[in-house]
Amino acid sequence: MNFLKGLINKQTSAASSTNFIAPLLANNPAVQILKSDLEQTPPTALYHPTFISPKDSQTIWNELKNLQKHEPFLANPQLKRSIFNVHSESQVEKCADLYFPTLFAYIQTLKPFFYKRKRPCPSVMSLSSLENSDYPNIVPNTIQINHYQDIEKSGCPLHIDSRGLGPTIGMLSFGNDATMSFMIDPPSNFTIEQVQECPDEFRVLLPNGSLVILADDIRYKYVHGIRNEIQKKNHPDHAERFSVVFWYQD
Ligand SMILES: O=C(O)CCC(=O)C(=O)O
Ligand SMILES: [Fe+2]
Repeated sequence: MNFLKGLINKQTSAASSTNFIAPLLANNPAVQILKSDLEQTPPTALYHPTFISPKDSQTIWNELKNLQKHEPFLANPQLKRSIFNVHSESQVEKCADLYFPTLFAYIQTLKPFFYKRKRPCPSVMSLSSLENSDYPNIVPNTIQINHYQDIEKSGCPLHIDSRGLGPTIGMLSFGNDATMSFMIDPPSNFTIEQVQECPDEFRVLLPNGSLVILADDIRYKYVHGIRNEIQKKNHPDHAERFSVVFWYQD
């Protein structure tokens, strides 16, 4: 199976790790840099399949389940997905204190990858240069929590996150594995069948505790989504998943 096509497996040697990734990620051999097909641009995505330990992932799962008990998730019955949004710095802090301190502690460690839209630097930067530059270091102030009741039946249509959400997207996954599809933004007159047969699609497995960060080209020129027809249950009895998506909005 042509799984993980399009990924460069950047096993982090001591020499490359400090240049490429945040110190938190530096010594973990599982770190991979997602490579776009745009050969002329530096990698603008980071993929870490084991970013959060199974123990902390379980703690965060419990935090999210508790959040779901107390706050309204907006249901989308067609997609069998429900969504909870947190829209400002003060709400993020409030929710983090009340419901998800462990989750937020992880999100805070990723601030080197978030920055304001008006930055005095080139429009395309690799995540490594972002991480090492003086411009970033902003804690995400917008969080969306997606709950998929059954990953084989629930989906997230292929899309590009709205530009207003800022240049970096962080995504954490909990529970059942999901497979995220990426493809160059297809022309608007493409039918869904044509889109689904797109030869340039590449897929990334998002297991429990995994992290993906998208910026610049892969964030703006590729669509991404969770196509329910290619998802697999991990366990016979349930196939539930949460994804936590976060941005910094000016
Ligand atoms: O569930 C996911 O992993 C992706 C969700 C997503 O792309 C979004 O909410 O914008
Ligand atoms: Fe998205």
